Amino acid sequence: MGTVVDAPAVVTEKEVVAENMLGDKKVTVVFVLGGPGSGKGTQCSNIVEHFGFTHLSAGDLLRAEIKSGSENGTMIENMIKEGKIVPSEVTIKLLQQAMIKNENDKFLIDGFPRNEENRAAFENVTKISPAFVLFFNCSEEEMERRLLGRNEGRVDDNIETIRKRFKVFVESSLPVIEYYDAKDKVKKIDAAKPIPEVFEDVKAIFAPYAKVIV
Ligand SMILES: Nc1ncnc2c1ncn2[C@@H]1O[C@H](COP(=O)(O)OP(=O)(O)O)[C@@H](O)[C@H]1O
Ligand SMILES: Nc1ccn([C@@H]2O[C@H](COP(=O)(O)OP(=O)(O)O)[C@@H](O)[C@H]2O)c(=O)n1
Ligand SMILES: [Mg+2]
Repeated sequence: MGTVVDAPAVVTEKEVVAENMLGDKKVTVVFVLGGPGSGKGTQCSNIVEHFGFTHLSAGDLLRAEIKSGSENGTMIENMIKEGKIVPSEVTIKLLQQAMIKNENDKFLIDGFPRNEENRAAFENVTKISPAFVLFFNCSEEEMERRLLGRNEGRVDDNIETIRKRFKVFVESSLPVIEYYDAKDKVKKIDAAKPIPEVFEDVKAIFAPYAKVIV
């Protein structure tokens, strides 16, 4: 009888996926969450200007995908009209492509993850965890007023779809915020205040990421 020798534990390079690596760059990701109309897009523009992040809005990427005539276009359009959340493989692919294409290593991911499926799939596929989660807290009454006045010609900014989006936010998106809160990763902002005042609070959070001016 021959001797049984344990096979050496071989770990191939493929099996080692380092955290927060995107190809050969290490990325910083901040998730920007909050109800529809809480001011995510508005504040992201300010953060880009002052702190050198790249803004990736999941909703904007999905709307661009519809416009591009992609095979998923009709499905995405129907989901958006109904205020439903598009399957994560579609959204994650768009986010990943956008991050790879961009030379920056600091990203604001706005409006994602919007449900547990989004969150778990992003973690599994990309191995990226957020540095923190910025949460814009605002009453439905105020968000409704803002959405009805947004005037961007969006198919989902009508009262019927807005009500559906609020329901999805409470049922599916708030649990994601609670998940990160339990990990002490949520930075909650009072988003009901005027835009400049909200940005003062945002600035305090992003101060460690200030661009170094030489
Ligand atoms: N703090 C604020 N006070 C009043 N109106 C705001 C505020 N922040 C954003 N808005 C307006 O509300 C609407 C929704 O803002 P937006 O940034 O698109 O929100 P979100 O991306 O969270 O849906 C826009 O018309 C925007 O100009
Ligand atoms: N992670 C995401 C983000 C948006 N969406 C869809 O896109 C719609 C608009 O998202 P958005 O982030 O642009 O909306 P706002 O919160 O900015 O008003 C959502 O209501 C969903 O139908 C999605 O399916 N999955
Ligand atoms: Mg938005």
